[in-house]
Amino acid sequence: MFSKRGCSHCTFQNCPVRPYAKRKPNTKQADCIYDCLDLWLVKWAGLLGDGHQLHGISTFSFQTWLSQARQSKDYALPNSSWSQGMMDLYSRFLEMCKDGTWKRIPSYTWLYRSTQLNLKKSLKLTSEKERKETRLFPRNMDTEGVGFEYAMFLNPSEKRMVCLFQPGPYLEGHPGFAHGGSTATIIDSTIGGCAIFVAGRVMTANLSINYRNPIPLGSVVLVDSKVDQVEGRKVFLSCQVRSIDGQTLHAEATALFIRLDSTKSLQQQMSSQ
Ligand SMILES: CCCCCCCCCCCC(=O)SCCNC(=O)CCNC(=O)[C@H](O)C(C)(C)COP(=O)(O)OP(=O)(O)OC[C@H]1O[C@@H](n2cnc3c(N)ncnc32)[C@H](O)[C@@H]1OP(=O)(O)O
Repeated sequence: MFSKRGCSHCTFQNCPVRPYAKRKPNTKQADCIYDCLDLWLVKWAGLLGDGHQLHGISTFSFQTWLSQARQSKDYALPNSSWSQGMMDLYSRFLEMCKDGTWKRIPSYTWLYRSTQLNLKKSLKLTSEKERKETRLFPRNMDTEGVGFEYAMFLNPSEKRMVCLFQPGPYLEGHPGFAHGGSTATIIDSTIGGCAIFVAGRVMTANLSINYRNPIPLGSVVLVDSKVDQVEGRKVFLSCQVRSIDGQTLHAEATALFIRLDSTKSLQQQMSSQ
């Protein structure tokens, strides 16, 4: 479908945008692909409808390719929008991954890809076609830095999930501060991720948040969640959102998740692998 020579800058074998590729110094391969795609989209995709041909590449095929590329991109890797504070915290947790205590959780536009749970047999999953048209809510913006920039780390033995969160300008509520709904989203996602890894497929039944101090846009906060108790299908969790230095408590929350099926938890799966 696309040139097999690939992009000379990012070396991606099927990159359709080689002529427009401009690699920033030290840019990782995945970032370079998306820089290329942005350029390409701005230049052409907005001008052409489905089925038009461009240098022999139909935009329909391109959109399919783009959709697949987005689904396979790990959005929880550092990008140029991450502040030094975010990078430092990320490096600190990566360091703690070395002895296996913590695990970095990749992040895709489809939830169950991030969990790497083998749920296909037990779940009535959406079809590939439907999935191309849906996206995990906190991963709904492609432009780096404008929305939810986050990376999660799991500590299986402590049943704890932390999320490094840097809210961008499109999450504004009161001027200069993150909207409370975006804070609720990142809390729900972190707590939810924790519950999924411990208990399998769950849904939020209750989420109670106390907002203590507003979160400045562009700042970095640590969302720290843990499972407190599991009673049958009920998973009780709690969470705190703090500044990196730990001095400011931005929010605290408690939540109840209900397990939807008897799927083995990822923790069990991981230990049996
Ligand atoms: C890693 C990747 C990173 C990325 C991670 C990203 C993670 C994304 C996470 C997103 C999570 C969401 O947004 S989820 C979307 C928001 N949530 C929803 O839409 C859920 C809507 N609600 C429901 O579908 C349902 O009510 C359920 C599934 C929650 C429960 O229904 P059910 O399965 O029929 O269970 P049901 O019999 O009603 O209840 C079971 C038991 O729980 C109790 N129970 C049920 N609801 C409640 C409640 N709100 N408060 C107290 N208790 C409750 C019942 O009394 C009962 O207790 P007893 O009698 O047994 O004692």
